[in-house]
Amino acid sequence: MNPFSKSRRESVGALGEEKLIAAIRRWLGRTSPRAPFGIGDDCAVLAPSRGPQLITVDPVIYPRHFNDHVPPRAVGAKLLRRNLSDLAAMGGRPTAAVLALTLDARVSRRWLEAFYRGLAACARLYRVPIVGGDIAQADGMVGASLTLLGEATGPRTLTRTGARLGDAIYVTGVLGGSLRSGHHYSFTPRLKEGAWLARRPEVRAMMDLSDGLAKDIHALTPPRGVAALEPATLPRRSGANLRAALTEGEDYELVFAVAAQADAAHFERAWRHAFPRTRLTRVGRFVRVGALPATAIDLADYHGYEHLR
Ligand SMILES: Nc1ncnc2c1ncn2[C@@H]1O[C@H](COP(=O)(O)OP(=O)(O)OP(=O)(O)O)[C@@H](O)[C@H]1O
Ligand SMILES: Cc1ncc(C[n+]2csc(CCOP(=O)(O)O)c2C)c(N)n1
Ligand SMILES: [Mg+2]
Repeated sequence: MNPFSKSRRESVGALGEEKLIAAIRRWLGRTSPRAPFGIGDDCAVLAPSRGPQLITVDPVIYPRHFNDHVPPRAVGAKLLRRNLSDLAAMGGRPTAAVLALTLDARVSRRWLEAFYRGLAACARLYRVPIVGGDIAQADGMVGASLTLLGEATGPRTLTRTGARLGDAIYVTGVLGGSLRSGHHYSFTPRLKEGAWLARRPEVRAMMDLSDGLAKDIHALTPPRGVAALEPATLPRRSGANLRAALTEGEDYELVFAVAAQADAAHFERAWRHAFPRTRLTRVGRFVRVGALPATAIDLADYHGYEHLR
């Protein structure tokens, strides 16, 4: 569905900011607590947290992250899922979210209602209260940015730093073909898997894959190291070739390093027991710069997704 309305009556401009906020409260229903704990005051008031908090922000912008082929309900769900994927990458769980809308006055009310109903359904599923937001007008824009707050699920928050030379590289799920298959809006963020991995001492570092493994893996690579990815092992979505799996992005899978000394067979058995339906693949290891095996992928030949280029 196209987010712009042909009829002025059906546009958000005919409603105005105040009535739109009242409508948004209705659309969100129980996912929005009462003020001052939810929508309605200058800030939302949150309960003190038990431990360290996590915070992340990501938008969906037309036509960068969705187009007319993506149902508006799915756009709302994608916005929350993208942020949940970042929380999953550190072994966290969500606690609250705020959402900033940037809209052209010609945006369709029907489109926006479906967007919010999709977001609300996803927020109920993952128990994320939507505690506030903002509306600003910008000609030609249809965008929403969600800030997600969370907390660690256990004693450890996994970061991108900590992998060492020799460590094995694992990915969850399959890669590539996200846009073509609709995975980019229908995926399930790996929250359970991320929480489980953060409790495993042999897992040294982790991140989620949004811009393509070829680009994102650099953030996990230890100093003086390089990722030796074995092309035959890469788990590809059906129809995706090696380049697609490495560069297309929006996989929203987890990539992580397992200590070289760890018992890999034991770790993989424990994974299969915990997540019998989530594919786990060892795709290579970190080696010293200059020691890349002849069979490994030369990452200089592949580029992931980069904004502003
Ligand atoms: N405009 C900005 N201002 C401040 N920090 C930023 C900005 N953009 C990105 N960062 C920070 O840079 C780091 C890397 O950001 P990046 O967006 O690449 O993360 P990512 O998880 O790979 O992306 P995404 O979740 O959007 O796919 C993060 O710590 C992020 O908070
Ligand atoms: C209509 C349309 N065109 C292209 C794409 C592909 N795409 C958009 S953003 C992105 C990288 C991650 O974004 P970010 O870095 O903002 O997290 C990718 C792979 C899409 N989903 N929809
Ligand atoms: Mg991320």
